[in-house]
Amino acid sequence: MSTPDHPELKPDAVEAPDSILPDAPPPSIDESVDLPEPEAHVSVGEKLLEMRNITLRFGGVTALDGVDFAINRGEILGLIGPNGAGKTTCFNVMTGVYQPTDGTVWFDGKKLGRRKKYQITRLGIARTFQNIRLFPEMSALENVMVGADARHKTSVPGAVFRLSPRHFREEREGRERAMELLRFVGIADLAHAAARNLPYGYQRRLEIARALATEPTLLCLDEPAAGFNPAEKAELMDLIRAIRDQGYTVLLIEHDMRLVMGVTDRIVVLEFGKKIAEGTPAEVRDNPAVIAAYLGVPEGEPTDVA
Ligand SMILES: Nc1ncnc2c1ncn2[C@@H]1O[C@H](COP(=O)(O)OP(=O)(O)OP(=O)(O)O)[C@@H](O)[C@H]1O
Repeated sequence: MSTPDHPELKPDAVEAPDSILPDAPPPSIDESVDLPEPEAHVSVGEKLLEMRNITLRFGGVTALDGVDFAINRGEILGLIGPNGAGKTTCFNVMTGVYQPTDGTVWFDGKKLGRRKKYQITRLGIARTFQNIRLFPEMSALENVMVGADARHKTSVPGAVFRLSPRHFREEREGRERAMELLRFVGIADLAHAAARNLPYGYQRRLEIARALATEPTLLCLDEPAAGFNPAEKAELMDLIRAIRDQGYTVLLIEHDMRLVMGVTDRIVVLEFGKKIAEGTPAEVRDNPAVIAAYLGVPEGEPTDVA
């Protein structure tokens, strides 16, 4: 099966949120499922990931400009800001898609340096994408198994003895773990349907299950509520909390303020590539710089209201 080091097997963006299974029941999470305990050197409450003075330029565009913030182990951190503020670029720097022009990212006590995407996955950072990226022809279960493969390196003897009893046992265990994840996110009843045929909300949850299959310490969710109605957003909040309650640390990019304010412990706000605020949801909501960034400042008014 594929791994992130096989570029020919990159997942496709699943385009239209249409479905041939419109009558699937609304997903309902199963909190009785015990996920593997995330591993990390730092303790709960300590800095798990730290962006230190990160600058990233694309030609003349400064996408990130001296950004500093930390994500503490065990928290749900929101990353918000108007369109083009640099949120997705932060994810891309944390996951090895881009190298910063300046600054350093630390994760679990190590510099990320020039590690490749699959090495960062193995360190314990997983993400979902703004535009869903699944293997559309594979079943939901197989998509999750691909996630697990991305974490577990196949050794040379393992590859040679692919048909050994051990291989079959590992395959069966991987399948069982993948089913557990589908149960956890509430979509196990469609485990064998092709990803492209799943209802849109199921596809979003499948992406989360696949990211969890890499056994991350830090899970980064990029606009997971995009296209959701209020009921689906409420269910998503329950899922995010359940993920945190299993010991995972969550970084959430989301435009829906009600969701962000309702589910996060702290929020970092970016505007034009700079951090303009950081604090609890209540602190951020009342911060004049944040209000100005979102509502626009009337002409002639001072903009340095932070
Ligand atoms: N590969 C790239 N090449 C050139 N410019 C880029 C690239 N990626 C991002 N940018 C620019 O960097 C800035 C930050 O973009 P980014 O996608 O991180 O913003 P965002 O806060 O995630 O926005 P949105 O909420 O609209 O998704 C934008 O000006 C964007 O046009």
